[in-house]
Amino acid sequence: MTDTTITSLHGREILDSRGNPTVEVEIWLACGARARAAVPSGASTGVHEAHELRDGDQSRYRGKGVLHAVDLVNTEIATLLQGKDAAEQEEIDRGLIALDATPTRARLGANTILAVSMAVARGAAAASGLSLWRSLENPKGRAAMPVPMMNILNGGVHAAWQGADFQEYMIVPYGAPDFREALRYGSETYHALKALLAAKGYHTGVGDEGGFAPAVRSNQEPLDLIVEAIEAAGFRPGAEIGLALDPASSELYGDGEYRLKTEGRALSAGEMVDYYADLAAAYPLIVIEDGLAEDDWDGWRLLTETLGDRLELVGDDLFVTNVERISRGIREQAANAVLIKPNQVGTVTETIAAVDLAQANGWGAMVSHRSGETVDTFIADLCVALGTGHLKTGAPARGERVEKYNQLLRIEEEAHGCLPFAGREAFVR
Ligand SMILES: O=C(O)[C@@H](CO)OP(=O)(O)O
Ligand SMILES: [Mg+2]
Repeated sequence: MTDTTITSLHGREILDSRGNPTVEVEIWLACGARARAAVPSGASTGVHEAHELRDGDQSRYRGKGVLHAVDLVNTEIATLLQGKDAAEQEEIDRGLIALDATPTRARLGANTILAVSMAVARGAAAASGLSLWRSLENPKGRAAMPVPMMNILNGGVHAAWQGADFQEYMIVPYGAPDFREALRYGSETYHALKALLAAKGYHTGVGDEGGFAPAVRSNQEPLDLIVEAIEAAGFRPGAEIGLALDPASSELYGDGEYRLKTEGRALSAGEMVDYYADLAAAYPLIVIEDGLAEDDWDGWRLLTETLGDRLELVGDDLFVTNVERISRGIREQAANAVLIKPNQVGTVTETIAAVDLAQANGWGAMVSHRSGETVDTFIADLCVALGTGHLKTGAPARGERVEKYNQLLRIEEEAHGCLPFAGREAFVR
């Protein structure tokens, strides 16, 4: 038997893709296995997310930033985990949650806990000689290659509010025969979009997630540009490549209305639903994430009633990967899919529980990166293992985004054609 006892743990501060400090953790096991994990951080964070220990934090934990997180790993958490079995992920995660002892992970920080939890999962995989996705699959038999949701045009806070109010315009190559081809469809469309923007006199600088950030004049214009780019790249909009939106509308919301600065108007929830219905009628839209704000439950119910039979409606800020909020959403039929971000909740075990809950209720589960990323590829293995069918991890450009897609290429190769490609069926309708 391989000895998976944890012998030591080491935390360090590294930089994320925005140049901000973040947490990395390294782990050593008695059998000699060694593993490492690093955590990302969002910019359009939901108010209900678990608490992170970040630099510049304004809360009562102010001043307790990433160096404090690192210190916690190297002292309290190392003491807790030394001698524990890395193969017992749930027990370890329970121990971390108990050590934190706050409802929002405010004392240890969800980022601190997640880096440790992910390092433990990787350590256990390394000890068993299995790839991470196989080790996480823990023979449930649901593994599948995801459809990549590539964010090729950035707006909102990810583009310093210089263009579209909507934060993310994604292409979804669900008509490809496999993941490798899906990635090719996406990257060829990305290059076609760059050429098209340049030809129209737009600048081709990129936002936080690698998508272009042109100073468009409406939130609809990017959809026209992308459809044109898909055709210019030789693909069929709708048949081979669909579209997805993340307006990140909590960022647009205030005093009961949604402010579309680019269009110079403010809409009620009902008017936003009508706007989305018009877009869904005019474009091959398949997914809308965070179409309404994080506490606009009435708006969400109306959105789901109106478009839930045609589109996947994904709650990100609404659910924050939290099983209690997801359960409410299921009860109230407020959406039909959940965005899954491990750092919104803090441990691998809780992340898997959120996916299980969504899947058990026939809901979609869409694993996602954060806008501030590292080259860590944990989420690529996670979405394959859980068979979530789709992964959103930015543009097919910029190292920290591409590395996740490249990891999926490696997984597809390793599986020798044994993993089904999720395709269009992955999208709940
Ligand atoms: O809103 C989102 O879905 C994410 C990731 O794309 O952005 P952030 O990490 O800034 O919250
Ligand atoms: Mg979002």
